[in-house]
Amino acid sequence: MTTELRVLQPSEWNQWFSSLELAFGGSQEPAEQREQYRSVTEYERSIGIWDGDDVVATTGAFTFRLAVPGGALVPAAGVTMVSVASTHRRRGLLTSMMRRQLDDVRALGEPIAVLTASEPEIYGRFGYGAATRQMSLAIDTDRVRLSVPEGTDEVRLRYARKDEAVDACESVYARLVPGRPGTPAHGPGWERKSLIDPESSRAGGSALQCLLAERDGELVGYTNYHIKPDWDNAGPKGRIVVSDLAALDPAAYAALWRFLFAIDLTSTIEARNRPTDDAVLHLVSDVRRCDIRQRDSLHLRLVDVGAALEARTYRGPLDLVFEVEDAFCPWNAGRWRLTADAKGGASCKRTEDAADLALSVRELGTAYLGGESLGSLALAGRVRELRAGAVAEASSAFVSDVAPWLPRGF
Ligand SMILES: CC(=O)SCCNC(=O)CCNC(=O)[C@H](O)C(C)(C)COP(=O)(O)OP(=O)(O)OC[C@H]1O[C@@H](n2cnc3c(N)ncnc32)[C@H](O)[C@@H]1OP(=O)(O)O
Repeated sequence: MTTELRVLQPSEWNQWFSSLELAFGGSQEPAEQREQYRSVTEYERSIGIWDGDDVVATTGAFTFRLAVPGGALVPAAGVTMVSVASTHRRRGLLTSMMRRQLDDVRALGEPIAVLTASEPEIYGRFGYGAATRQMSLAIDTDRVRLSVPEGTDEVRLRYARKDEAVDACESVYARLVPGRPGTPAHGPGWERKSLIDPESSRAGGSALQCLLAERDGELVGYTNYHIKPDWDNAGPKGRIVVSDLAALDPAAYAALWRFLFAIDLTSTIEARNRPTDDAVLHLVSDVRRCDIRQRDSLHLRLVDVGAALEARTYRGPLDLVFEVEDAFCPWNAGRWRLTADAKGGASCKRTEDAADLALSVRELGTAYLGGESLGSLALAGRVRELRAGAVAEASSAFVSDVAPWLPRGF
């Protein structure tokens, strides 16, 4: 088999994207979604593999800045659109694209790369670790009550047209980015994505409904949701499917949930992607009737261990030497001394000193955003303690106060 790996040309986008769709089963993305993907494609960062005239593999990267513990926005490659044609699988094509892509990311000086995986097993071998989780809820609103904080009544709610909602949602999102590790700050073209609402994706639900929360005329939150009506002999049992909900303060947040709880003819609120520390868990009267589930979400790779570990803050002082194993990106392998001062500012430099902990770059990626504990990875045998007490020191220093979360897929 002779294949050619090269960068995508704009004139080839349709063929390239159709090949991706085929690798995912052959269903076509709705036109509006396809157009949005085309508009955000960064051609110089998009790769294809050709076998003759056929595109047989694809991938690309978006230029993001990712929020990390402490609030810094770190340059990050948002890896996307990974596919290999069924005719060409398990011959190393993905591996060759990952090789090229990580070399490119390094050359661009981006310390981290992130992705959401179609299957969690694929990317560990390339050094990605599952760094954030998402929580899904299905709240039985016939049985569960909501308590709201003071000030909730002062929040005004109103429906918005989609074009007005686009800017409003984006402005709230942008203000929340630094406070939530795992959230990408992205450039123009992304604001429309979460409001794209093709009929084919509604599964019998309404068009997307957009609601804004305001206080004294200032925007303080929003939610976007579909309603799926349903009836049985006993009466209505519609579902509200929340696609997005965010607010700038607790009262606005509670006001949005209270609105959803009170929508007539419905008995369930379903939210598929919420942070694991979502405040709504403390507003409801009965968490057992919320059908809480969790799964992996953002997978993260440290492309430059030193720069990535220096970019975030830590809880309290720290002085530890890590022995890092990284077979796929050997420039990271070896010993690193990570020191942090009482305010959390950090330095991470090469050292020849004896190591306190040994782990692979994948485990560092898993723990990097502070949502997964190094202590728990050590209990699984995936972090080795070489000096007594080192796991506990590292584990508590890496934890983030806020659960890392990817609010919107890419
Ligand atoms: C960020 C994103 O876009 S996620 C989307 C990923 N894409 C998809 O899921 C679409 C459908 N699947 C595919 O297109 C392909 O099967 C891919 C991209 C997942 C894998 O491509 P391939 O070219 O077959 O991978 P490649 O041959 O380089 O495999 C490398 C290794 O990964 C393993 N591997 C590949 N795919 C999988 C998988 N789905 N599950 C588990 N292991 C896998 C291979 O067995 C191989 O292991 P080895 O090194 O021990 O032999």
